Amino acid sequence: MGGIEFLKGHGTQNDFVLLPDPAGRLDLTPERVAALCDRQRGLGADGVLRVVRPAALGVESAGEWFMDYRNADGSLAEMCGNGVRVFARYLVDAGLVTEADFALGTRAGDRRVRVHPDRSVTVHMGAARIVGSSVTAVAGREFSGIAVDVGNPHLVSFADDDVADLDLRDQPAFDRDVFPHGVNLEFVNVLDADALRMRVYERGVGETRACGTGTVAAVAAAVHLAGTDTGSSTVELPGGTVRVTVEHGASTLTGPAEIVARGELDEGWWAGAARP
Ligand SMILES: N[C@H](CCC[C@H](N)C(=O)O)C(=O)O
Repeated sequence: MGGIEFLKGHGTQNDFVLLPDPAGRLDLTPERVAALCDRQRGLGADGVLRVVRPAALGVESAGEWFMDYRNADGSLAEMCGNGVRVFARYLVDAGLVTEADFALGTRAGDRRVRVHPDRSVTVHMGAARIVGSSVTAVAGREFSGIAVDVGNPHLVSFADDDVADLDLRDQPAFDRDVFPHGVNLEFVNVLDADALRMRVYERGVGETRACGTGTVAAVAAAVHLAGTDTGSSTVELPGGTVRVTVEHGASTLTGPAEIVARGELDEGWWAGAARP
């Protein structure tokens, strides 16, 4: 068997290793995902996107391809908004899809994407549901947040002072009774009626430079606070800027998607990475 092909890509500097694996043959253990994402002993990434046929995983999808997303710690997540943009960019560049507008499968269900001529991508992200409220604490400072379900769990906290000053080196505290499977934590400044600034501490990763589902959660929470259920906003992140629209039961995320490199994993490294 030839070497194991990989690609490296990012969406607003939320970076991923892509593994083309149509038949789902790779034994993608949590240990191998964590090793691939390790920025010293592996390639380094916030997550892994396995490119696989839905049938190979035994799942139904209107799309020909399924995004098998894993967090950097090896854990599964239902959905990854920046990842879908990079995944769609890869499928078009590799000639694996011929349309610019197509559906693909994710653990949160099918998502439609449109790859634009300027190489940006729009993802139809589905409903962003306000599901309650809770609290979090960063370096001992408490925030109250709005819980939003974007297929994966989020807690969006609005801050008055600049979120750039928050110390997000450690996992902020959160209520495990409210979020038994963990939660992605967004910290947001409102810049204008249609502009937010955000930082994020991601479940299964840590602080990332961007989180696509997190930007949808942040705009949905801002729109909810404004007393309505439709709106749109740019969201400025450390890794770049995206545009989000939300309406009742639907949302879209538009932003850049880059493929950085392609290569082959060393067979010996891959074999050794399976072990904890
Ligand atoms: N860490 C997230 C998954 C990745 C989300 C993020 N990278 C995005 O772009 O949406 C979770 O465990 O739900």
